[in-house]
Amino acid sequence: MSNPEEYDVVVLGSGASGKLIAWTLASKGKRAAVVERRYVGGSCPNIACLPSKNVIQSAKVASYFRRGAEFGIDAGGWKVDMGVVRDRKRAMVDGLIAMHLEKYKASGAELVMGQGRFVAPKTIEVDLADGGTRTLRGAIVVINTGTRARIDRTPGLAEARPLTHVEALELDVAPDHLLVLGGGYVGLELAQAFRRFGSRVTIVERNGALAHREDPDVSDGLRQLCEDEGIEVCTRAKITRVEGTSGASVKMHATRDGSEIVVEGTHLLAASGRTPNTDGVGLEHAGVEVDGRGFVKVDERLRTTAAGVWAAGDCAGSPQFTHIAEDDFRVVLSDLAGGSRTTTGRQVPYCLFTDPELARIGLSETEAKAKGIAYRLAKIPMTAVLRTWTLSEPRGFLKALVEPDGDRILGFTAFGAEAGELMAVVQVAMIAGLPYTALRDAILTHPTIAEGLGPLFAAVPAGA
Ligand SMILES: Cc1cc2nc3c(=O)[nH]c(=O)nc-3n(C[C@H](O)[C@H](O)[C@H](O)COP(=O)(O)OP(=O)(O)OC[C@H]3O[C@@H](n4cnc5c(N)ncnc54)[C@H](O)[C@@H]3O)c2cc1C
Ligand SMILES: NC(=O)c1ccc[n+]([C@@H]2O[C@H](COP(=O)([O-])OP(=O)(O)OC[C@H]3O[C@@H](n4cnc5c(N)ncnc54)[C@H](O)[C@@H]3O)[C@@H](O)[C@H]2O)c1
Repeated sequence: MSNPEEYDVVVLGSGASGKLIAWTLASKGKRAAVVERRYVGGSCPNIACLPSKNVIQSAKVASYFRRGAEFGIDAGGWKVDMGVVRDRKRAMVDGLIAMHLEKYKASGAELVMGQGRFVAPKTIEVDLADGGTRTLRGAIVVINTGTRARIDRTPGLAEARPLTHVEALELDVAPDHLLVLGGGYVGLELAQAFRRFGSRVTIVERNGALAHREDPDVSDGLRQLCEDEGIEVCTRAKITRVEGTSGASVKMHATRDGSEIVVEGTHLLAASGRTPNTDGVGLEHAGVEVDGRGFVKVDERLRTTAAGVWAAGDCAGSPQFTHIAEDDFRVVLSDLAGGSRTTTGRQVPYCLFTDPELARIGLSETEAKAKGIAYRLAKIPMTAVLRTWTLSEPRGFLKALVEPDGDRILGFTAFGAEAGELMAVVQVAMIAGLPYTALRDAILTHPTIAEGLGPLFAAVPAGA
């Protein structure tokens, strides 16, 4: 090991948490370095959240063209040009990278491009992207290496060279028939997008429902949405083997309710969960332990088993969302400053960017029942929100769980137009500890989607 260069803080992986830690400490005069093998700014701006939402927006435009006649617009002989879809996304990513590089410059944090791995406690050797090696030692080290698409051991799956979100977002031709392995977040968002670009799409999911952790009315609504858009949905499918190669011809063999089935397509997208990027990074040389699934073991302040080493974001087993990885940054920063912020009991809002969106914060009915928590339920169809009539977007519903013997909001789910934006209104009320009656009685602008919170909370049954 060459003589290490000494830093106040070294971050391995430039994801949502790590870059914020480095920028913040560097701008306070600390010597900070971030080691990144490929993606300046991590997954979110390069290959995950933002590029997928960019491509999903193109798909939404395609859906409007398809529905043109309904709105009185004759779109004529329109067609999708996936090359331009991709170029629009690439241009956005380039802009985001430039924005990140500017932040590094402004803060004084150093970005070291290369593959890093621990060679000793708090010491990381980097195989530099442009050749050579460097060894960096941090008084503080933060591991922020993220996750990658899981390719499980199903016979033939790896050999089929499935697309992941990374390659799918780079396609310049829509697949003839895309098979989507997994009916969760990545699967649902990209299935709908590619269907709208003109692909035949089949989702194959092992559970009995799409987005199976959600309440049954949510999963059913998502299934109906898929079916209405012409996406084939095959649930309860236990995949036994895969044959062929994605990009040419692929067959997935599965058993379903005791019968053998075969699903055949031209491309395969692996969207069946994530594997933490904690293998091959020398954690064993640093005293950093991982759990049975490979996530770094951390406490509620994101401290690892090694003194002076924190882990944050997806690789630390935090809920896999960018806003949570960003909150992990606040937890680590607080711990460094002797503060009390922890991950315990924090809010985890999320939004599935199907069209319409599914957004949720707090308890679902399923979770409340499993935990034995009593609640009052209010539920209204999106058609009760008059704005949806102007948009011709009647699909979905709003529901809220309120405590039975008080007025606190326990949970909120929106499946419908602008669900993600609407959820933030309820979230703020929950943060402020407002009674649900404050939203019920608020004067909300007509006709907005948020106006629907009035009828929703008016539908809360009388308390005990
Ligand atoms: C298709 C898709 C869409 C998504 N959409 C959303 C969304 O809309 N909203 C949302 O909140 N979340 C979304 N997510 C989840 C979100 O992207 C992740 O939760 C988030 O990016 C995790 O951030 P992180 O900081 O943990 O890691 P990452 O952002 O993944 O950063 C880790 C970085 O570490 C680098 N790295 C790894 N190992 C090494 C090494 N040995 N040496 C050097 N560098 C290394 C990687 O290259 C990577 O850049 C989506 C995920 C996917 C896959
Ligand atoms: N809008 C967003 O915020 C957003 C978007 C995309 C991803 N993400 C994050 O990324 C994470 C990973 O997304 P994901 O879609 O890869 O995982 P996921 O956990 O959301 O869904 C994976 C699905 O694949 C199924 N599955 C797994 N193995 C299977 C098999 N062998 N056969 C059939 N089905 C199988 C699972 O039952 C599950 O339904 C999400 O959990 C989420 O936290 C967030």
